[in-house]
Amino acid sequence: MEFTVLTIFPEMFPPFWENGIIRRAIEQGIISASAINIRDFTTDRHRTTDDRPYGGGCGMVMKPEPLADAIRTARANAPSSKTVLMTPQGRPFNQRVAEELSLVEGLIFVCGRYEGVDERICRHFIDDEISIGDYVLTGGELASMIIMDAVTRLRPGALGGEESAARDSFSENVLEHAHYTRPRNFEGDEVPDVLLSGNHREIEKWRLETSLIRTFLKRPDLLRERPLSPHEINILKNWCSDIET
Ligand SMILES: O=C(NCc1ccc(CNCc2ncc[nH]2)cc1)c1csc2nc[nH]c(=O)c12
Repeated sequence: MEFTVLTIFPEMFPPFWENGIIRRAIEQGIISASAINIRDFTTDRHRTTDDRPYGGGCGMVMKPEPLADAIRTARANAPSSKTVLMTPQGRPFNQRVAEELSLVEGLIFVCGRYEGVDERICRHFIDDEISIGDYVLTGGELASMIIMDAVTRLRPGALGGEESAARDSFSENVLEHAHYTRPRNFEGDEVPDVLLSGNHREIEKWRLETSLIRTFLKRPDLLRERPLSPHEINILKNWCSDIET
């Protein structure tokens, strides 16, 4: 999987690529990553990448020529890549989109600044438009890192053995159970006995129940995305009746 980022702030990216699972995935050849400075594709003395909007109004718009030349270069270097424009107007990013993107050969991220990019770029050079949420950022760079992060961990081999198992248990619609590690008693708060029992059936039962209950309490919206099984409904009923008594 090849990541290419088009940005006017390429220096934001090496620190992101030099740590943790991303760094290991690069070292193992699972992914490759590079940043292209859009400013290198300007032709004027001031290396201008933005200009005032036609129709007036505040803010600046990213010029189409430097972006088009940068995208052409990126595509020449990574031919079977999908060109993704990072924009507040894009389709909302989520785990399903991460899984979809993790299957392509390469991704070219166009990171806008200012008020956005010239519409001719959106019309003729972009394959997909993605937003990472309904809040306004100062640019698309952090959004592209979030996508690279979520997509990398889905690539085969990116997560070590134990982590990948953990990932498999992650089903989209429930929050994870509580996690504990040593010491057993931390400032007077003890780890639940069941987790020390070595009884894996009971431990799995406790983990499923606590996942369901904390999803019900913190993110009931997730539970509406798929029907609860009779067993799961029972767990919630028992828990509710326990708190009623
Ligand atoms: O480039 C990005 N943002 C920079 C930016 C900021 C403002 C405007 C112009 N105003 C738009 C607006 N919409 C609602 C209110 N104001 C355009 C572009 C960006 C890329 S992905 C993403 N995902 C979530 N949020 C984001 O901002 C982004």
